[in-house]
Amino acid sequence: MFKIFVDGEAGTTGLQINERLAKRDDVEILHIDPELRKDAAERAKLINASDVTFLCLPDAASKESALLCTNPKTKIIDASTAHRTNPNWAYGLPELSPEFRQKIQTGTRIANPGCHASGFILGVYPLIAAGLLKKSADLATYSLTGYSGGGKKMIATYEAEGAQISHPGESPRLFAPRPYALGHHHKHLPEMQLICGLTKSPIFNPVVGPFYKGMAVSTAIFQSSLSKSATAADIQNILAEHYAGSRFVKVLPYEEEPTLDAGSLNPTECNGTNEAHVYVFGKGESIQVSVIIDNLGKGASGAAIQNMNIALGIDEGSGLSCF
Ligand SMILES: NC(=O)C1=CN([C@@H]2O[C@H](COP(=O)(O)OP(=O)(O)OC[C@H]3O[C@@H](n4cnc5c(N)ncnc54)[C@H](OP(=O)(O)O)[C@@H]3O)[C@@H](O)[C@H]2O)C=CC1
Ligand SMILES: CC(=O)N[C@@H](CCC(=O)OP(=O)(O)O)C(=O)O
Repeated sequence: MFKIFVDGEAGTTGLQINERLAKRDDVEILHIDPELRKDAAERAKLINASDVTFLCLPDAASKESALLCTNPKTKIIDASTAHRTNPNWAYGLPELSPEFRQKIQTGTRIANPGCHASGFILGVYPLIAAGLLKKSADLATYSLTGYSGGGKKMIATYEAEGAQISHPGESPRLFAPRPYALGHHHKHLPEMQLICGLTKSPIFNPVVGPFYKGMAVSTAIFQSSLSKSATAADIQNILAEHYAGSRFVKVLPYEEEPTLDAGSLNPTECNGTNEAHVYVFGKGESIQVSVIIDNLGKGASGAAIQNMNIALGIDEGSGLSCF
C-alpha cells in the first residue's frame, strides 16, 4: 500500500487528485488536520511519511514544501509552476520521448506540466524532434480555456449569481470569452520554450470562456519556420507516428475539409478523461496544430496521477479510467 499526501488537498487540483485516489485500493491517503494545513511542521511530518506527495499549492508554498522533504524515498509531484524549468526536476510529460519517461520513472522530483503548456508542447515538440520545425521558429498560439484553470478564486467569480448572464443593453464582463495575459509574459511561456528547445518564446494568447473546464490550444505553423516545405498532411503524419502506441495522446486523421461536429473544434471533448486529442488543420501553405485536453485532466490532476503511476512502477492508467 503506497502512502500518499496531497499538500493543498482543499484546492481545485488537490480535490480532483483526492477524488481519483479515493477510488483506489492500492493507496492510503494521509490527511492533514484542516486547521494545520498551512503549518510547516505538520506538513513536513506528512510529506516525509509519504511515498508520494502531491503539491497542489501556489508557487511559493510549493517551493517551501519541496524543501521540507528530507526523506530520500519520498517522491514529490508538484502541480505548480515552481519547478518546471528546474533541470533537477523531471518534466511530467512522458509521451514526449523515452528520456522524459525514464526521468519520471527514476527521479524523486517531478514537475507536472502547465495546462496550456501541455497543449502547446504536445503539438510542437515532435515537429522539432523530427527536424522539421526549426528551433528558431516564429510561433503564434492561442488557447481557449474553461474558467476552472484560474483556481478557486476564478471559479467563485464565474459562478457568482448572475455573473455569466448577458443582459441586453449591458456590457457583460464574463459572458463573452476574454483574452488575457496580454502583457505577453504568461507563466507557462518559460516551460513551453525550454522543453521544446525553442530559441524564442511563442506569442501566446490565452482566452478564458464561460465554461467550467476543457481547453483547445492552437498553434500556427508558418512555412518559413520549417526546414523544408511541408503540408498539413505531412505534419499530421509526423505527429501520428510520434504518438503511435500512446495510451492517452490520440492524433486524429487529417481532413482537408474538416467535418467536425457543427464544423468547429470542441474544447470540452476530452473532459473527464486523461486524453489529449491532436488535430492538424490547413490547406496549402497554411497549417494549424490544435490540441484538446481537459485542463483538470491531462492538464492537471490526470497527468499528476499518470506521473505517480509511472514513478511507482505501476500501470500508467491506474485510477484514470474511472473519471
Ligand atoms: N486549476 C488548474 O487548472 C490548475 C492549477 N495548477 C496549479 O496547481 C496549484 C494549485 O492550483 P489550484 O488547485 O487551482 O488552486 P486553488 O486556489 O484552487 O487551491 C490552492 C490550495 O492551496 C492552499 N494553500 C495556499 N497557500 C498555502 C500554504 N502556504 N500552505 C498550505 N496550503 C496552502 C489553499 O488554501 P486556502 O484556500 O485556504 O488558502 C487552497 O486549498 C497552483 O500552483 C496552480 O497554478 C496546475 C494545473 C492546473
Ligand atoms: C483560466 C486561467 O487563469 N488559467 C490559468 C492556468 C492555470 C494553470 O494550469 O496553470 P499552472 O498549471 O501553471 O498552475 C492561467 O492561464 O494562468
